[in-house]
Formats: sequence, C-alpha cells, structure tokens
Amino acid sequence: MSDRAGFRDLLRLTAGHRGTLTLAIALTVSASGLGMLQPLLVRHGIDSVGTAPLSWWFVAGIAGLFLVQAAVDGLGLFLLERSGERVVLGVRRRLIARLLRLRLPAYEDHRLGDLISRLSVDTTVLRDVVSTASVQLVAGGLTGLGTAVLMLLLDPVLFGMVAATVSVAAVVVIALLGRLRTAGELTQRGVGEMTADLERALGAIRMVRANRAEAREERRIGERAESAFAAGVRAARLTSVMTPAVELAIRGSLLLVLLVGGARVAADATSLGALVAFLLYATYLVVPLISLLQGIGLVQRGMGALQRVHEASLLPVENEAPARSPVLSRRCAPVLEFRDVRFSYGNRPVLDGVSFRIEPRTSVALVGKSGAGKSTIFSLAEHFYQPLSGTIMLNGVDLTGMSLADCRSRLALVDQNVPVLHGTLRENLVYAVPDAGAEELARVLETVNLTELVSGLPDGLATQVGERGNMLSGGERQRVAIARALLTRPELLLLDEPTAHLDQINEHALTTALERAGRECALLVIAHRLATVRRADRILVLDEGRVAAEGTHDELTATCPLYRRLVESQLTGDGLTESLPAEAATAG
Ligand SMILES: Nc1ncnc2c1ncn2[C@@H]1O[C@H](COP(=O)(O)OP(=O)(O)OP(=O)(O)O)[C@@H](O)[C@H]1O
Repeated sequence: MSDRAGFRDLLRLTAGHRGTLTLAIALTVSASGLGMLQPLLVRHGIDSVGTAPLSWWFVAGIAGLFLVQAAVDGLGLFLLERSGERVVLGVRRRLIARLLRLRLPAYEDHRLGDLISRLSVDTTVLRDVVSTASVQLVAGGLTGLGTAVLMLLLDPVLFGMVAATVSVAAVVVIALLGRLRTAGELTQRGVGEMTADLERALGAIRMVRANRAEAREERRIGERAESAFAAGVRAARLTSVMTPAVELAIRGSLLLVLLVGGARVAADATSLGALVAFLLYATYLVVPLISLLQGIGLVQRGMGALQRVHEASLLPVENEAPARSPVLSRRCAPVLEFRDVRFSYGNRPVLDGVSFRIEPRTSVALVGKSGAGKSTIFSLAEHFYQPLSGTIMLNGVDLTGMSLADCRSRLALVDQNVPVLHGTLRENLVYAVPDAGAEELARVLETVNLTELVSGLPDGLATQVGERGNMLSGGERQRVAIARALLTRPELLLLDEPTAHLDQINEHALTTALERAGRECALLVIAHRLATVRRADRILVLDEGRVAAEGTHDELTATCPLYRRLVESQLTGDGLTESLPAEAATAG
C-alpha cells in the first residue's frame, strides 16, 4: 500500500467522529496558541520595565493565561483520547463480528493468536494514531508554522539561519521515514507471531507439560518475542536518530541566534526584547517540531497496523443466503439426506459420491476407519463447507436454499474436540437457549444422567467448569455437551462419540443418554463404541469416500468384512488405518 493510500485509509477511520476530533484538535491548538502569547507579553514586560513598574494586573493576566491554557488543553486532550477509544471501539466491533463469521477454511489458514493480536495490539496502535498523532500533526504543524511566522516577523535574518539548519535535519528525517514504517510493521507482525505461539502452547498446556516441553516452548516463544524486540529496537534506533537530529538543529541554531543576535542588538539593528522573544520562540519551536516528528512516526506505525487489521477484515465470511422466512419442511421427508455428495479439502478428495438418508426419530451409527470422512459428513451437514457436487437436504429442503441459521437451528452438533467453554455449568448448558427455564434444564440434565452430579456440586449449576471445561471428566464434558444440544430440541443430533475408553459409570451414562435422546430426535452418531452400533437402527459403513455398506448390526456382521473388522477392534482400536481387503469395499 502506498503512503498516500495508507494515510487516506487512516483518515477514513475517523468518519463519524470528525466533529469531536476537530473540536478537540481546535482546543489543543488554541491552548498552544495561548502559550505562544506568553513570550509576547514577556517582551512587553521587559521592554517596558525601564519606563514604568510592572502592574499587578499585568502579572495576574499572565497567570490567568496559564490557567486558561491548562484548562483548554485538558479538555482538548480528554476529547481526543475519547475519540481515539471510540474509533477503536468501532474497528474492534467490526473485526469481532467478522472474525466470528469467517468461513471455516479461513481459520485453518490463519493462526488464531495472530488474529487475536490484530484485534488487540494493532487496534491499540490505531487508537494512538487518532488520539495522539492527529493532534501532534495538526497542533505541531500549526504551532510550528505560527512560531515560524512570528520569528520571521521579529527578525528575518535570524529566522533565515534557523530555517537553514532545520532544513538539514528535515532531509535526514524524510530519508528515514520508509524504514521506520517497515520496522513498525515488523514489530506488529512479531507480536502477532508471539501471541499465536503462546496461544498454541497455552491451549495445549497439559500436552506441553506431559512432554516436558516447557523449556522448548519458552525458547520458541522467546525467539518470537526477540524478533518483535529487534524490530522495536530498529524503530527506536531510527527514532533516536530523527529526534536528536531535529533537536540538535534547533539548539545549534539557538547558539547562532545568540551570537549573531547579540551582535545585532549591539549594533542597534534590533532590540534586546525582540532578541529575547526570538530566542524564546526558537526554544518553543523544538516542541512542535518534535511532536510533528513523533506524529509522523506514529502514522507510519498506524499504517502498518491498519493494513493488518484490513487484511483480517477482508477474510472471507460465510455466505449467508438472502434473508427469507424459514423454509417449510416436507412432511415425512428424511431429516437428513446426502445424494451423491463429493467433497475435497483443496485438492485432497475425501467424499466420492456419498448417499444416505436418515429418517425422523431413527438412530444411525456412522462407522469407518480413521480418516474415512466421518467428521467431514458432519461439517457438510452443518454447512461449514459446501460440497463439490451432489445435494444435501434437511427435511426434504436443499441446504443451498436455506439460511445458515435455519439449517443450524434444526441440527445440534456435539463435537469431540472442545465441547465445553470457560464459564459456569449453567452458562454452558443454556449456551444456545439463554432463556431456557429451570424445568427444561432439569429435563435435559435428567436425559443425560447429570442430575446427580449437579446436585452433588457445592455450587450446583453455578459451578465454574474451568478453561475448556477441564474441571469435568471427559465423559461428563461429553454429556454436558449433549444436554446443551438437546436443550435446542433439534430434529437431528450429530454426535461424535468419545474415542477414549470411558469408565463403566460414564459408559453406562452415555448409552442411556443416547437412548433417551433418540426418543426426542433423530441421531447420527460417529460411533466408537460397540454399545452404540448395536443399539442403532441402522449403521452406515464409510470407506473409500462412499457408503460401502448399510444395515443393522446383525446384517453387517454377516455380510461386511470391513464391519466385522471394525467390530473385532470394538470400534475403539486404531489399527484400522491399513488398506482393507477388496471385498470390504464392495460388501453390502
Ligand atoms: N480441514 C481440513 N483440511 C484438509 N484436510 C482435512 C481437513 N479435515 C480433515 N481432513 C482430511 O480429510 C480426511 C477425512 O477427515 P475426517 O476428519 O472427516 O475423518 P474421520 O473419518 O472423521 O476420521 P477420525 O475417525 O479419525 O476422526 C482425512 O484424511 C483428513 O486428514
């Protein structure tokens, strides 16, 4: 992005806040203007002290001016900070809304920590640009210009000398700006990578501990911190050249002004008061010029940060079908039907013509070796991805003609990964139905056999479940997730069973929960336990991207070698990844 385009984007950010920002900047500039009156008053005081004593009014006037200046300055600064916060709030809200609605592949292509850092760290830089750089540029520019004009009027010769020295410093500054922007971008990127790596390690902290990898992760994340540090130091080095260059130029010119100005006073070319006023202005010039410089530096960093925020806000979101009233389902149609569905992740084919139907209130188990595409079928039913070809229907209605909300309100998904969030047990249960009543809650807790557990907890439903629900056992987490799903009264529950062996109590509880859930809605279960497949009305055997066999447990045991092998391993073993005998693929 060019500097001009980047700057225009930064300006665009302030849309809707320009009135307040202009007022805030005007107040801050006025405060600086009031400050600039002070040397003139001092000159008047010094030049007139020989002719008349200083009046109290005069002294009180100067003191009053200081007070008014401080008050105006304070109000201006407050309005600026508030505008900065408001602009960032707007950017953050838009980004939050976007980040929660990205297409699933976008999350796979980007690291979560980096996306989080764009929302937190980069937007903070934008706030500084709005609240600090804006006033630094405007106030610095105007005050600098005003001071320069007054100096020019006071003594054009001395002004020429100051202008020449400052111009030399300006050349140095302009030469370094591009590098400052790159260093700023690198710092932000480094922080993003560090956050992403920290998120990776903390998200799997038990695995990190169990593998004694703390030191390795510390080194890895430390290296990211060091790259951010190195880029930050590079930016600091550039700034540390720029700021003193300007200071040096101004202070050097002060010496010249003193020498030449002294001679001019001696030769009566100017008055002592004018020289003192000129010197005061020259010292005052340091402040606006430095703030101008800092403002430019901040804008450079802001452009880098805005680019990262922009990139995140351009990530593709899920296509919401045009708003329409919920599609009427066809009566007696299957709850879910796949017709010749093909799907690949990029160029990696997974499903190659999958067809099946799930009738209302039936229980269907989905089995297949690891990587066969079972979870992918769930993702397609939930419309997380679109099939390459074929049709997916819910209650006889094609998914492509249904809004995402309509589609997802008919289904409930219980994933294997992280089904429980940080918060209380109650918050987790009512996640999809926040206003669920106590009766409904009691019903689903009973269904999943959690009533006893909850009543045994000192805080009951108000118990904190910990990050990702790690204060609950694996089996309990799974049942909390099923209860949450059932609270929505779905037409179809998609459940990925735990692969881990459950103890007898949890095993029994899960079986009962599934049995009871099956009375409320249809079930499609990725089955890892023999108990589930035995109880299912039908079993789909997925192999080579297709439904290779379909039937009841007894039918498949008799006809499908692949199914027999899955059963022999109790559907929990992981020794099923090797290729299967050709007969398996054709069975059924
Ligand atoms: N997001 C993804 N991007 C690319 N490939 C993927 C993605 N998700 C899954 N795959 C691949 O697609 C194939 C099917 O994965 P899927 O998770 O559907 O299998 P599965 O039958 O559920 O396996 P398991 O029983 O081990 O959970 C696998 O080879 C997997 O590596």
